[in-house]
Amino acid sequence: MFAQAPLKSGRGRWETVEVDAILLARGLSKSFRGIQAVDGVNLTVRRGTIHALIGPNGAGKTTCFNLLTKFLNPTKGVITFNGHDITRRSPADVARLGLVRSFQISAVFPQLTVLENVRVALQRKRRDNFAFWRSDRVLKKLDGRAGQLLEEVGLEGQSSHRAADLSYGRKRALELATTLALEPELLLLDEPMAGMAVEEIERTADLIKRSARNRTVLMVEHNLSVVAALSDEITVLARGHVLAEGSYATVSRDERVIASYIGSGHG
Ligand SMILES: Nc1ncnc2c1ncn2[C@@H]1O[C@H](COP(=O)(O)OP(=O)(O)OP(=O)(O)O)[C@@H](O)[C@H]1O
Repeated sequence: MFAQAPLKSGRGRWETVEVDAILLARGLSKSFRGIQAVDGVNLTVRRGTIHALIGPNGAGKTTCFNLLTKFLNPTKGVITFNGHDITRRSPADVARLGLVRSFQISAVFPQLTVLENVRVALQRKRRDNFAFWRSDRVLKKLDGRAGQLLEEVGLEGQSSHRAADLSYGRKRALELATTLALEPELLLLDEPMAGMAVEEIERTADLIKRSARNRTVLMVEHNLSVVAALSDEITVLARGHVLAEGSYATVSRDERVIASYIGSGHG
């Protein structure tokens, strides 16, 4: 599928191009009182891929991610999602369009059970979230879909457990299920492996791979073995700029990428 997207040509003119892209950023910039955190970033996320945003500390990954998920407004630049200009849209607006962020903002209610959490998320999708405590009958109808989602994230055996009693890794799996309940076309993951024990990392990586089967994933991730194992495409940022792009094999051999990681003390 192709999307219409505005693209600024080398001569500074805006043109409309046809690319197989779900998300495009052009000339994306953000400064914080004189600090240029993101500076003229062009990003093309191809539909159906797992795309990772990496780079040494302070490279601008988080800022870029916050711009793309609309948690921050850019100083300059344009973002399009499926051909819609979302540069000035709210996070809730873009979530309705199908661009949903997980692992940080997803609402997981600790006192509710795993199943109840997913039901509430499904209710949110239906936009009748304030009715969830009223009609048990309506909620039961959602159980079929909730069951599928729990199976997708490997929580089918824990549906009656309280969310608060889950391990950290399983809580994140639940967060993912509540995010998938919103039916994202583009799933944005902010450091999905952060704080995970080694044995949870592999399981979560599998989960992401499974979740990516019928959607597109864009993630910021520090764990380079996970990035290598999961990503089809990688964008390396350094000092707010795009330093390199391509497969893991390509970017990991790039001299500038190696130098930027060594220079930052990442090794
Ligand atoms: N709210 C802010 N106010 C001022 N400066 C900021 C703000 N957010 C980020 N910066 C600066 O912008 C630059 C990029 O930061 P950012 O957090 O986006 O990088 P990062 O690649 O995510 O880094 P890390 O890997 O360490 O999380 C840094 O110099 C940072 O200090």
